[in-house]
Formats: sequence, C-alpha cells, structure tokens
Amino acid sequence: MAAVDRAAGLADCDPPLTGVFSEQLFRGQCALVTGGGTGIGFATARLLFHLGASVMIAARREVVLAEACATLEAERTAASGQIGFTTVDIRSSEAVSALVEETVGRFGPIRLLVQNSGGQFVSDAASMSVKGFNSVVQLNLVSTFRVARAVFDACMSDGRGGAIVAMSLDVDNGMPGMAHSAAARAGINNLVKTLSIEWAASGVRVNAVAPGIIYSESAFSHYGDAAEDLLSALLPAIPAKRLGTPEEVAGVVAFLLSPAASYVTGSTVAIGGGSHLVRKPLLPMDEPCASQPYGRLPRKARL
Ligand SMILES: CCCCCCC/C=C/C(=O)SCCNC(=O)CCNC(=O)[C@H](O)C(C)(C)COP(=O)(O)OP(=O)(O)OC[C@H]1O[C@@H](n2cnc3c(N)ncnc32)[C@H](O)[C@@H]1OP(=O)(O)O
Ligand SMILES: NC(=O)C1=CN([C@@H]2O[C@H](COP(=O)(O)OP(=O)(O)OC[C@H]3O[C@@H](n4cnc5c(N)ncnc54)[C@H](OP(=O)(O)O)[C@@H]3O)[C@@H](O)[C@H]2O)C=CC1
Repeated sequence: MAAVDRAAGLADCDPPLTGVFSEQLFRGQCALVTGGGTGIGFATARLLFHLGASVMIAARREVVLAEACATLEAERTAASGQIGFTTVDIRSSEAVSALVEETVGRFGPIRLLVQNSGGQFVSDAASMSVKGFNSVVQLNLVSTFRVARAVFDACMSDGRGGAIVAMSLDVDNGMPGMAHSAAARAGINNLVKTLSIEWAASGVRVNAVAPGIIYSESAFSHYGDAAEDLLSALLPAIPAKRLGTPEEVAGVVAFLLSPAASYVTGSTVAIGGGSHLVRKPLLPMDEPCASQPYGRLPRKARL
C-alpha cells in the first residue's frame, strides 16, 4: 500500500521490544489478552510471553489464534512463559465467564488484563443506523466493562491486585467517520478513571492506551479500498509523519502493566506520534459541511 510505504520509520522498530525490559518482568504471572491473535493484541501477547508471563489470547477466530500460538511457540526462548488460546465473543457474558474460568484453570489467577478486542466500521453519522451505533458501543464500551468486571470479580477483588489496560482511540477532537467508536472510547477513558478509584483498595490499577493510526494487515483489511485514500489525507497531519506499529503500542501496554507504572492509574496514554496534539480530527473532513463525506463503506469492509 503506497501510503504505508511512505510511512518513514515503520520498518525501524525492534519487533518484540524485549530489550528495554527485564526478561523476568512478568515471570509466572497470568495475562489475558483479548484480540491477541492479530495486530496490537498479538504484539502485546508476544511481548508479555517473551517477558515470562503465562498468556491466554482470546478472540472469535480459532484458526487465527492457533496460528498466533504456533508462531510464539516457535519463538520460545529460555525466558518465555506459556501461551494458550481460546475462542470468545466478548459481547457475550456467558462466553466471557467461560473465558475467565478457562484461563484461571490453565494459568492461575489473572493478574494482567489487556482488553484489546474492539473495532468499528467507517460511516458518517448521518448514514449510521442506531443499530450500527449501538453495536459498536456494545463491542467497545460495554464489552470492556464486561471483561474487566469478570476478571476483577474472579481474580482481582480479593486484595491480591492486578493491572488492567483497555484500548481506546485518539478521540479528543472528535472523530468524523467514527462517531460510534469515538463515543464508546471516550466512555472507556472515563470508565478507567472510575474503576481506578473504586478498585484501588483491591490493589488494582486501571489504565487505557489511545493509539493513533497503527498499521497492521489485519487492522487495515477492515477498511478495504478506502484505506489508501484515508491514509493519504491522514499522514500529513501526524507530527511524526509516519504510522505507528503494533509493537510501539505493546511496549506502552507492558509498561502500564509493570511495576514501573505502580503509581499510574486512571490514565489514558496517547500513542500517536503527536497526533493527539494536532487540532484536526483523526479522520479527514475536507468540507466540514459536506452532507455525506464518507457514506457507508461497502459491505465487504465488514467482518
Ligand atoms: C485506514 C485508516 C483507518 C483509520 C483507523 C482509525 C483507527 C482505528 C483503527 C481500528 O480500530 S483497527 C481495528 C478494526 N477492526 C475491526 O473493526 C473489527 C471489528 N469489527 C466488527 O466486529 C464489526 O464490524 C462491528 C463493527 C462490531 C459490527 O459487528 P456486529 O456483528 O455487531 O454487527 P452486524 O450484526 O454485522 O451489524 C449490526 C449493524 O451495524 C451496522 N453495520 C455493521 N457494519 C457496517 C458497515 N460496514 N457499514 C455500515 N453499517 C454497518 C448496521 O447497521 C448493522 O445492522 P444491519 O444493517 O445488519 O441490520
Ligand atoms: N489500528 C489502529 O490504528 C487502532 C486500533 N485501535 C484499537 O486497538 C484494538 C486492536 O486493533 P488492531 O490490532 O489494530 O486491529 P485488529 O483488527 O487486528 O484487532 C481487533 C481484534 O479484536 C478481535 N475482536 C473483534 N471483535 C471481537 C469480539 N466480538 N470478541 C472477541 N474478539 C473480537 C479480533 O479478532 P476476531 O476477529 O478473531 O474476533 C481482532 O483480533 C482494537 O480495539 C482497535 O479498535 C485503536 C486505535 C487505533
């Protein structure tokens, strides 16, 4: 993709970023990473695994998860922890309960939670149905609460503590083309504040990360042919003048989960090459009053 090729610096990152952390950092700790089979979730699971954690990755597509696990097993070193997978749709409370039970049964109480699963479709608000808006709020905001509650109840409410990182977006200036997701992620930014206060007494820290535009094949596949046009308009507005990598998000997530962040809670950390400081919406809007700047992407952009 031409716009991605223009993202100077993208190839310069040390993929697992293990060098900046001690290999013993998460030794023996159980970590649950939702959406851990692809993109940011995979990079995060990979880093935690190489830092000694016992990592459960969970999402809907079994074949993707199995492949991710096989990749990590093939990378195993003496410092690596354990890796396992199970399928889940985080929109189902029963499925999330079963996920937590299975994870605890296999690796022990969950101490590290990365609630990374999420997503949306691109559509301007005027073309968006209430059902579509609701489905994205359900997936991102309500399911983040669902997963966090299930893990807190089962593993973190007894005073033994833990750390939670949720996935947000760079929503400070609104997000034309993604009204549903921006509203949901703004909700997540506030949710982590409340949870961090209420759960502090249990020794639980709750933070979020707000990535800018992070390139991975899996993420961009959702935007179909529209990705190139969107990126051409977006890249010039990113101070770093490049996209981010999943590994650059994983490093911040690992920091927030680690004792190095033991006094950090209720925060949302921007990871966007400075894009959150630019007073321009994340998605482009050449004509602010245009009635249908995005329309609805074709159905092939759907999962
Ligand atoms: C190239 C630059 C891009 C900028 C990037 C900005 C930063 C963000 C990046 C990322 O988040 S990358 C990760 C992307 N990954 C995903 O989005 C995957 C997750 N997505 C999904 O699971 C689904 O698409 C969904 C959004 C949650 C919808 O799933 P759900 O099963 O709840 O919905 P459906 O039953 O299929 O549909 C319900 C309802 O939703 C509306 N709708 C769904 N898809 C579309 C669409 N493509 N366009 C318009 N409307 C859509 C619609 O109203 C549906 O109702 P019906 O019409 O089916 O009755
Ligand atoms: N890439 C970017 O620029 C940005 C991404 N984000 C967010 O970061 C997170 C990771 O995205 P990214 O890695 O880029 O993209 P991916 O599309 O690779 O990751 C999304 C993950 O979520 C999983 N998922 C989606 N719906 C569900 C569900 N209902 N139940 C369980 N798992 C689900 C998917 O797996 P499966 O389909 O198998 O269920 C997939 O592994 C998402 O929340 C995304 O919105 C935020 C800001 C920017």
